[in-house]
Amino acid sequence: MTMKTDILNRLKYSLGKDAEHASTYDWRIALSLVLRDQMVETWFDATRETYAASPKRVYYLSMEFLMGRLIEDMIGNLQMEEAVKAAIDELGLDYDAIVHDEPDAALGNGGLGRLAACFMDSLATLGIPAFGYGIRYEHGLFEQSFAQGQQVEKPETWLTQRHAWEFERPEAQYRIGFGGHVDHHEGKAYWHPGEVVMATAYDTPIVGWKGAWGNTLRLWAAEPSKDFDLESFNRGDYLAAGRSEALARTISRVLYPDDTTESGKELRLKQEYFFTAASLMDLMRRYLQDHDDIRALPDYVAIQLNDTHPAIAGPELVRLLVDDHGLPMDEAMDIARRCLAYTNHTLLPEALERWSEHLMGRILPRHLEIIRVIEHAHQSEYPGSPRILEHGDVRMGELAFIMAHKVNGVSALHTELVKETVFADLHRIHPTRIINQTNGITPRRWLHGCNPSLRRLITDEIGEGWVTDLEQLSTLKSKRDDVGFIEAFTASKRENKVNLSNWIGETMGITLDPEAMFDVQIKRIHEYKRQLMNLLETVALWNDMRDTPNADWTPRVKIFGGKAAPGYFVAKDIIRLINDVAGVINADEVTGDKLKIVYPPNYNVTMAERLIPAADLSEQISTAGKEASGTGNMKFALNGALTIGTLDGANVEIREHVGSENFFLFGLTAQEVMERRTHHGFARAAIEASPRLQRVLGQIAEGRFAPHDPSRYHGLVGMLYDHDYFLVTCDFDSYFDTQRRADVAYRNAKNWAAMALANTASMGWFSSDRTITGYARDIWGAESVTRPKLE
Ligand SMILES: CCc1ccc([C@H](C)CC(=O)N[C@@H]2O[C@H](CO)[C@@H](O)[C@H](O)[C@H]2O)cc1
Repeated sequence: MTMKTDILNRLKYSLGKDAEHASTYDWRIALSLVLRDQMVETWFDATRETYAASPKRVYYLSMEFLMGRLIEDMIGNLQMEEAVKAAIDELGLDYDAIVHDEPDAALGNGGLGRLAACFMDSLATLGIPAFGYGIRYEHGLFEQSFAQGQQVEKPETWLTQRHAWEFERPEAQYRIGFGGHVDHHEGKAYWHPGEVVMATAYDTPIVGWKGAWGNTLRLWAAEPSKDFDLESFNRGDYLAAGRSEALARTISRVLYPDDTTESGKELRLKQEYFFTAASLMDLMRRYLQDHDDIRALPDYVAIQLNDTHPAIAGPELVRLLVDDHGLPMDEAMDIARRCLAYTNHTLLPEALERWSEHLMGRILPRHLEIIRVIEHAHQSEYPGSPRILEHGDVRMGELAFIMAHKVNGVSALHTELVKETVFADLHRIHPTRIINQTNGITPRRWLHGCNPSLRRLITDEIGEGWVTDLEQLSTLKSKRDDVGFIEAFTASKRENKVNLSNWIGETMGITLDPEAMFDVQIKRIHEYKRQLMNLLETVALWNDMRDTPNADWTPRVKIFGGKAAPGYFVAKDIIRLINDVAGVINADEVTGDKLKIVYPPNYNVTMAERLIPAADLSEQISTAGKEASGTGNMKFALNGALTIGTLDGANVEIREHVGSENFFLFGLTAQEVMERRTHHGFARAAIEASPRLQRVLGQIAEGRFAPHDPSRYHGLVGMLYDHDYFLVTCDFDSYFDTQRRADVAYRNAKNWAAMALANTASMGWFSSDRTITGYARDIWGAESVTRPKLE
């Protein structure tokens, strides 16, 4: 049976459509179902092999999985691109339209969620038996649009259409309790929840490269525990009839859109407990299928907590071991600790979760009891050590740390800062517990998938081994003086820039010059990521261009992308300012095509796949010490963009790998940042010392970019003068000068291409395969069931 016939059969028998009446959506679903059929074989084989080998399994618990679109990933990993494109051609259809008809699975905010998705691809490609556990949100991250330059949020609706990749698992259903009270009889505790919801599993197969192995992403949906309230209905009280159902479904209704500030909302805590408890019950059931000694659990189960969001897993696992399996408390705590490990992704104080004891006691009374026991045990063993319970709060970072056998940071610099700041005291008590695992990205999506022209060039040159052994890219270093190769490399970038220019033209009606330097900053909008500093530099450049329009300027396109948390008003102000400045500069005849600002709304994984291959310059300009790692930085460098950045997060390691001569470094170091903050009035001093910055701030403050509302940005500018916590003022001049260095470098196309190639060729280490190999070796003690023993 050919691919074409398979698709037509699925169209007919699964969608009840014939080719004549089929929509793009129908064709896309039909194709997806055909691909899913292929995956199921691999998936079943892997599951069977796992049960046969009974190896250690990895369980990755995350509130977020930012998967994006899956169709091209499946086509790539199953090596079916040619066959699919041929069938689509034969059917006279548009491949690009079909694969882009799939909505992003936007079940995440940013870095943390996307990292989890990259990890799932690497776990499957490395053949490590693993489950990803999360929540099947009905609504993922909100859809962003702009109204008069201001961000507007609309509910995301990925599930209003058929989700082709998932399998509902009604047999995997668990009762999740909340509230109620705890009785104690003869030393045993009995929790009587006041409310119960059902957690139902939905499985998405995750197949690795070449379909060598398949793992499962199991997402939980909340459903009512009791049936429809017919009585109320018959009484005509329809709202009451639907109340318990609506309440239950609320738990998996929507992703919280905050990515740095903990909400402290009761529903968020219920979401965290809901998926964590369902996941632990599920993995425990699976374990007890093959094993009857609960004490051996740590030999077969490794649980990774993706930040503190699933940290309730510590007390929950102890509860299951003590209340359900009758183990003594201290033994239960020890077994739990040997299963659990915790990854910290941020140092921002406002992002460290703390739940009020009151709320915890009301929602999870038994868990609060157990947290007190954990606290008491740790205090008695280490008197004076940091407390979990403090000022009426339950500190989830301390709980996760104390209940984990390993804690890791996500870049070398971040891990050092974790040891020196947030967990300094606990580090002193447990000096070997904190280790580093620098983040990585999957080269399948972030090179093979999103950059076909570069993929082809590399594969033609060195074969396809790089896809699963990215360090092989380093052999390309020898090509820096190969004129032919450099030309092809440059042509690939240009092709991507032309494609992007066409897309921007079609979607935003803005014409871009592919010759210009494409300077891209795409990430969540946050003050520490300093999109504002990028914009101030842009206005300063604009001023200089207007002052001397006939000078030999390097044309530049500034591309911004990113969402602000709905309640983060400073970030929303920054978005508005970017759009207001874009409106003025893009209409300016004096600077014309020399400078353009583009801010496409609704930045997501699919847009990143469009923008990154077309970038010349990657903006990684966070205040040093604030960006735990960054992963966008890795994606840009892998796709041949040069980085302008600070010594922050993984920028430090990227610069070490690509060479300082191939990286535009600027700004204060993390140490210098801390030191500069001690200087009173450091911002005013910096502004006084920079006429260029003064001029720009003056223009913004007087309403140059909002003539109808001149005081619109008084707050934002005032904040820079008086509360420049992220030192935009102090790094501005060095940032501006470094941008001018980039201008000059870009004019030497041959040399720029050589530097870009050095980046691509040096990014092998930043594959998430290397990262996962590190977790498996240093934290989980897990092995691949298929591939040879991991090095
Ligand atoms: C409680 C609200 C909340 C939600 C999400 C988060 C995440 C930890 C924020 C996040 O995505 N952090 C990013 O994680 C990436 C993956 O490790 C890093 O590369 C980024 O530097 C870090 O900002 C914090 C607080």
